[in-house]
Amino acid sequence: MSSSPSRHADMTPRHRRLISNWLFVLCFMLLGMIAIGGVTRLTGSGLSIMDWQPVSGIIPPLSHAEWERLFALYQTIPQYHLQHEGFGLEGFQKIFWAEWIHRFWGRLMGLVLIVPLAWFTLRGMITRGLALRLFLFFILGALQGAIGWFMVASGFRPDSTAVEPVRLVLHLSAALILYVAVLWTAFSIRWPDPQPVASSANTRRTKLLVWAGLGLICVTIIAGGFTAGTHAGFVFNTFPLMDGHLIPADYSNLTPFWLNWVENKAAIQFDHRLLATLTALTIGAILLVGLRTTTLGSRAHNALMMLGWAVLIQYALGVTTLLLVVPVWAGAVHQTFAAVLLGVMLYVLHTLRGASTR
Ligand code: HEM
Repeated sequence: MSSSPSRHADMTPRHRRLISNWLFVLCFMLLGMIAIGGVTRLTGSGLSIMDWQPVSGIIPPLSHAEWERLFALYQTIPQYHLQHEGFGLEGFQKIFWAEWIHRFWGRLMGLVLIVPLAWFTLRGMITRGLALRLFLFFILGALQGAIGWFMVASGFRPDSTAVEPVRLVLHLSAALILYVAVLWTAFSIRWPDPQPVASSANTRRTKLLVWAGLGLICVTIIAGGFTAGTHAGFVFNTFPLMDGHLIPADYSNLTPFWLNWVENKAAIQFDHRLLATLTALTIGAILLVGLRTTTLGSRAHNALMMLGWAVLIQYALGVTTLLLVVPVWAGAVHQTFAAVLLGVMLYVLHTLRGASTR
């Protein structure tokens, strides 16, 4: 993320537009994947396909006998008895399709990445370095599938009805790392030359605050992952107080103390609220300083305005999800919009590449 002109500057403008558009399409597909993942999780569908066949798994069951076989397999895990007992083959088919679409979408993204990549490389439209970087993204995508399976497998244990929260957070974080990498590459191809910004105390302050805001968004997302993974959104459904207190009374029930951050629902939800509030305040500070700094230019100012709206929307979505006790639509939109907010923050950082922090 340096401020020197990017190596993409020597591609023709037409190729830069074409290739960055293709990468933006991939980012939209990643957002779609995050939304489908949210629906899969919130409808309790994630454990319905009990094997991992990266290639042949694309073919869904084609006969009644095959459906019966898969349903019988599903009835052997505790989640069936505790969450879906007696929902019949029709009920099973519903949760199966949610998980199947999630996995299908992943395979489709792999194709949307690798086929054009091969074409652009063979036609000499991209540099060797970029081709290698994009191929690395393909490998990371495949790895994300494997991490997904590693997560799902933790839900089949005899005493569990859901996946391990830590693995859920790992799966979400890996998806977002890939999203950040593709998005940053797309931005750098579309706008290869950083706009030079005269150094001043305010430009330095803005950029430092943007880095702090980015860090806070990441930590808030991780805390959101634990909130979702431990079902902590289904308790303390009031805002801003939790059971009548600003800080919940049983925040530090567990020992050692750090265990509360990953296992105690009261602490997990409180941490997520607190971090979200700190994120929103930091973004408020970014706007206060950044919008007054005229040297940043209009593109950066527009990006800052987008950032302000994005954090407002995400905060409101979080409170809505909580107050309505996590309906599927709200949980999925809140989860997806976190990635939108992260993307806007990245865009802000990209518009400020020409500003120094020293
Ligand atoms: C900067 C603001 C915020 C960000 C970036 C953010 C991010 C996230 C993410 C990424 C998740 C889902 C993780 C996953 O599915 O694995 C999540 C879940 C959740 N968030 Fe937030 N959040 C924010 C603000 C809030 C606020 C202000 C509240 C409420 C006071 C809130 C309440 C929740 C709840 C209840 C869940 C669990 C929903 C579920 O089970 O699906 N969030 N958050």
